Amino acid sequence: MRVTIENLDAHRGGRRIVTDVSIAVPSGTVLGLLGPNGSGKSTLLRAVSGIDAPSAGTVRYDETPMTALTRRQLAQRVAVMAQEHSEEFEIPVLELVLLGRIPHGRGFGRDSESDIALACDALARVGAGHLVNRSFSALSGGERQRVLFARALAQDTPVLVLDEPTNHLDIAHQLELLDLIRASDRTVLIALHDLNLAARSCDAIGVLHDGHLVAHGTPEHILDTDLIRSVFRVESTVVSHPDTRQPHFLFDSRSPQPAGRAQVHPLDSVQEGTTTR
Ligand SMILES: Nc1ncnc2c1ncn2[C@@H]1O[C@H](COP(=O)(O)OP(=O)(O)OP(=O)(O)O)[C@@H](O)[C@H]1O
Repeated sequence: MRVTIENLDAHRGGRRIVTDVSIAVPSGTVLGLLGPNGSGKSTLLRAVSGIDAPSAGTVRYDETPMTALTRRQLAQRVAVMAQEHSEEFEIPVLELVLLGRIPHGRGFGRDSESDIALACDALARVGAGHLVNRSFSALSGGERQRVLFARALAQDTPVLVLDEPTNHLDIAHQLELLDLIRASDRTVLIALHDLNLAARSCDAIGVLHDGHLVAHGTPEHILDTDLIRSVFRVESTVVSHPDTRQPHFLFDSRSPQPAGRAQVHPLDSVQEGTTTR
């Protein structure tokens, strides 16, 4: 399913946070959103997934505007893994993952055997099968992230919106989660902070700076030392991975350059179905 964002503005706390963002995510591709703290990544993802209504602009799932979908129809299209979550309550892991099946259910009846099998399969895929009978509130940060990702997978939607899903994960679990995302064949919008993981795992990168989309394209095309300096104010050296040729950044120091919004790359588009890996 293709996700198209057109001229989107989003406000939070009475302030415009995201300004005039247009970006298309072709079906089955992974768009990584990068940007400094406070640049608007979460705000954009919340607007795209319908958690907060955009203040201007349109989001389409294939040809259908988000505004034409009921909550249930939207939840059948997009599963969200938010950055902050309030699931501190004592709920067994299996029940939490089964919440992902609600958009597909007929009401508040008993969970079907196939729903339970799907939930268990999702937990197994994220390496959390052994946690099935534990209480969510008693899990570590990384275990919680994996269970929440399992819930998103169990929702079985064509689109995943993931806000820093690798938080708290050790490097092996970060790679595992990103590889699962790649293998899922879904359309994915994912906010990440690790530029090297983003370059490795995303078909396209969108860079937000001060709420504006300042670069969009394949990692190889847009990620370079000028962009890193302009947007993140960090001096870096880029090397090419000896096997994959993907850009890999070595970070040197904070840049003395004063802050100012980058406008470093003309936006280019990523065609449906094309990947660079
Ligand atoms: N509920 C809110 N009320 C007021 N301002 C908010 C609210 N949520 C976010 N903001 C502000 O909006 C701006 C963008 O926040 P957002 O969380 O979208 O950034 P981000 O790029 O996801 O940041 P990070 O990398 O730190 O997670 C920040 O200045 C933040 O303080």
